[in-house]
Parts: sequence; structure tokens; C-alpha cells
Amino acid sequence: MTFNWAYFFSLFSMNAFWQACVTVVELSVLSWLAGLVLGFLMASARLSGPGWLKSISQVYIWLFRSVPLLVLVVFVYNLPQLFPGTGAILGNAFVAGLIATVLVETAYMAEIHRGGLLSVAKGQHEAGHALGFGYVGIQRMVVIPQALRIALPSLINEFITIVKQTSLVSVISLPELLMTGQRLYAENFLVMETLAAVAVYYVLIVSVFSLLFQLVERRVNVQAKTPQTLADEQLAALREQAQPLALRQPAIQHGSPDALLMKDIHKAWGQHEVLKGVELRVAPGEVVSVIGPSGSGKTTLIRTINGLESLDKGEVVLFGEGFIQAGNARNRKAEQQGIRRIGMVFQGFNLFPHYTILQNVMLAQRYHHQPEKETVRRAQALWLLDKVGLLAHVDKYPHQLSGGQQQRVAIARALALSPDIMLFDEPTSALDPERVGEVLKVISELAREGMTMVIVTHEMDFALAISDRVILMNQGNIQADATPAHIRCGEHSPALQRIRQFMGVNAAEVA
Ligand SMILES: Nc1ncnc2c1ncn2[C@@H]1O[C@H](COP(=O)(O)OP(=O)(O)OP(=O)(O)O)[C@@H](O)[C@H]1O
Repeated sequence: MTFNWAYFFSLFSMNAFWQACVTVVELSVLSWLAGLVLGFLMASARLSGPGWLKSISQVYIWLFRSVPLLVLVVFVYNLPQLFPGTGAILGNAFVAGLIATVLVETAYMAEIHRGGLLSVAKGQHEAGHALGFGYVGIQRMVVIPQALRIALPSLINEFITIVKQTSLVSVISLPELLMTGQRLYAENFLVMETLAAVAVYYVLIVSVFSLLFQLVERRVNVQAKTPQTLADEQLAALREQAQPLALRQPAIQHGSPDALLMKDIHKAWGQHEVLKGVELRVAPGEVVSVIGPSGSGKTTLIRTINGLESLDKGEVVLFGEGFIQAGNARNRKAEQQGIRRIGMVFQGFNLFPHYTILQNVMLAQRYHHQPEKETVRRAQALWLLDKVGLLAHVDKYPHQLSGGQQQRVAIARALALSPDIMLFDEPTSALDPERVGEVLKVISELAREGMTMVIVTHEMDFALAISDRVILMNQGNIQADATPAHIRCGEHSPALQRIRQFMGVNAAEVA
């Protein structure tokens, strides 16, 4: 038996096959797009929906991943036998095939999306929260773009699987590629030649889409983007476009309310009481450093200030206005307004990796439309980047910067909404020793400019140099609260002794 090459090649000019290709592409693209969207909703419901929705999505995924597509296709196509009213829709083999494929793909893609969503670090959500973004804003600007990038290779793979699975729909006589071939070889018995041509058509479709997806992947892959440091002339030109952002100067008048007042703050993780009734006042323009042994509750305390941790008891008051109260139903609007007055810098930077550093700085301004004009937002962001010494790196992505540079971008980002208070949670702990100085310099400059700041730090010299007050925490309580002058002076009290001991202030320095 010989392979009939002439017949094989003739199949590529046959209209019926090209028509079948269109059917395969339409069915695949529609199933993939619908599965992509519905799968995302299903994954979101499973991860963060209310309990009943989680259960529904879990059952759905379990069920439709278990049922073979072939069975589902036949089942959906024959549903009109049970429900005659559905005949008008499901009697169409394309529609029945599409519905069955979407039902299965939604379940598969939900799991792919779930993997993507879970891979977005918690710090990314927290950075969005600290910039005053609502749930939808965090999802739209921070989580979904990253989750989709992570899931993209698997989602593309799923598309290829769908293309090949469309052959199963031939079982309900949809004239896709396999069905078209079957009809031909049933008449002429040239099975090998016909199936070889069918295979070539599939390879062709998959190849075209693989190329398209490669372009998409290349476009969204930030790791592959390598914008360079600006040359001096470019930098000078860009500096011309920068416009100062009026950073808030605290109005320090007699009788003006505290910038921050924390009343009887309690927080427990299970049985472990981490904060045991902390009371803290920070006056406008004051710099307060929080020090203490590991596990004493410093980070937990600072995270309760902007609602990153909920309170079990107590209240946070900003400039005399109630901001966060324990137990009350959360007033999200008031909370978000308060959060916008607070900038936060994290130990792990938490920059958004899919945006350039300029976009990182501008993101909060864009979200809050503050200021209104995009040109002004850009000009102010440029000024902030210049202020932290990074204007030359404006188009780079976070992965192209050193840790110290990333932390300085994080400071610029936190300043973009012109906050009244800045919170720093161990801003230099994740840095190489030689990078610590550049970050501390930026913070010191802010202190000189009168910014109200609460800084959790292990840098004792730095705390003594820039703080108005140093607070020692131990086992969830404030053990000592003293000015650097008091710490250095000869006065003796158990609290001062403890703080000196912890800070390693040499007894000889103390008169
Ligand atoms: N999400 C959490 N779940 C359970 N326990 C937690 C959680 N976060 C913090 N803790 C516990 O709370 C205690 C205080 O932690 P916290 O991070 O506030 O300490 P810290 O003083 O900042 O320590 P360090 O200087 O090491 O960062 C620790 O015992 C820690 O294990």
C-alpha cells in the first residue's frame, strides 16, 4: 500500500477543511475566553468569597474536573430530550459543544487562576492597602496583573489543549476537522492520507496561536525589559519637568491635637497576647522610634496604626478624629480616608514588580485622582524620585534596582499622597550593611523637614540621632519612653536604665 501524496496535498485546497479550521478556532477561542473569565471568578470565589460561595465553587471544580468532556458533550447535546425547551439552543452542535467545553474549562482554569492568585505575595496586598486602595483597586491594579502573568504559561497551555479537544465534539456531528476527515475517508478509504492532513491542520492552528501567545508573553514579561540608567543630559532634561510636591508641614500650635493617639491597644494571636494595652501619643512633627527585643510586638503595633492588623480592643485617633476602633463595624470609607493620611514603608519594600518605578510612585495618585491632572502627577512623581536620588532610574523596574534603591523608591511612593504621618517598619533590616546608610539619610532628611514619623528600628545610633522620643517595647508593653537627651543624661530611673542597656549606651557616656 502506498501513500497517495497527490491526494494528501489536494486536501489543503479543500474548502470544507478550511471551514472546519474556522470552526475549531472559533470554538477554541470562545471556550478559552469564557473559561478564562468564569474560571477567574470561580477562583476568586473559592479564595475570598463567603463560606457558601466557597463551597459552591469547590463542588463545581470537583464535579467538572471529574466528568470527561466527551460524556459532557453528549449529555449537553441530548438535554433537550429531558428539557424540550432547550432544544432551540442545544440542538445546535456548535452551541452544545461550546457549553460543554466552557463548563469543563471553567473548572480547570479556576485552578490555574487560583495558583496565580496565591502566588501574589501578601506584602503586595498590604502595600495596596497602605496606599488607601479598596479591595477592587488592589485586585485590579496589583493582584490580577501579577496573577495573570504568573498563570499565563499554564493558560496558554490550556488553549492548546482546548484546540485538540475540539475533535471530541465530532461525536455530536459538528463538522470540525476530525469529522470532516472522517466523512471523507468513509467514502474513499484513504484513512492515512486524510488523518495526516487533519493532523497538519491542527499543527498549523496550534503553531499560529503559539506564535501569537509568544508575542503576548514577551510583551508582558517585565524581566525581559531592561531600561537603562539615564545619561546626564537626559537626566537634566527630566529634572526640568519635575514639580515639587508640597509635603505637609505639621501645624504645631498650642493645644493642637496629637497627630497620633493610640488608646489601650490590645492584640492577640490566639492565646498569645502580643499587645497588652499600649498607650502612645505622637505630636505633630515628632519623630518616635520604637525599639525592643525580637517578638516584643513592635511590628504588630505599627501595623495596627493603619489597619493592617485589626484591634481586639482600643482605638486609634488621628489628629483628634476617630480613625480605627476595635469591635465596631468597620467604616471602610472613613478608614480609607485616614489611611491616605498615613504613608507606610515596609521592611521588604513591597514595590509592585510589574510597574516601573515611576509608575510605582504615581499609582496612588492615579487611583485617588490626587492631583487631578496626569501631567502634574507625573511631574510630582519625578520630583519625589529626584528627592530620593533615583531620577536617573525612572523607567527601570524594581528587579533592576538594589535593595537600598528599592527602599528609597518605596519611601517616594509612600510620600506621593503627601501624608501627615510616615510609618517605617524596620526599613533597613532587609538591606546589605553598605546600603543602610543611603536609606537612613533619606529618612533623616524627612525628619529635618518636620515630617511626623513612627519608626520601628534596630539601628540604635540612628534612633538616638533623629528621634524626639525613643520607645522601648517589651512583651507587648511600652517599658520606657524617653528623649535621646534623657537617655544620654545622668538621670537614673529603672526605665532609663533598661533603655540604655538595650541600646548599648555606654555607661561612661552617661554623666
Ligand atoms: N500573623 C501572625 N500570626 C500569629 N502570630 C503572629 C503574627 N504576627 C506576629 N505574631 C507574633 O506576635 C509576636 C510579635 O511579633 P512582632 O512581629 O510584632 O514582633 P517584633 O517586635 O516586631 O519582632 P522583630 O523585631 O523580630 O520583628 C511574635 O511572637 C510573633 O510570632
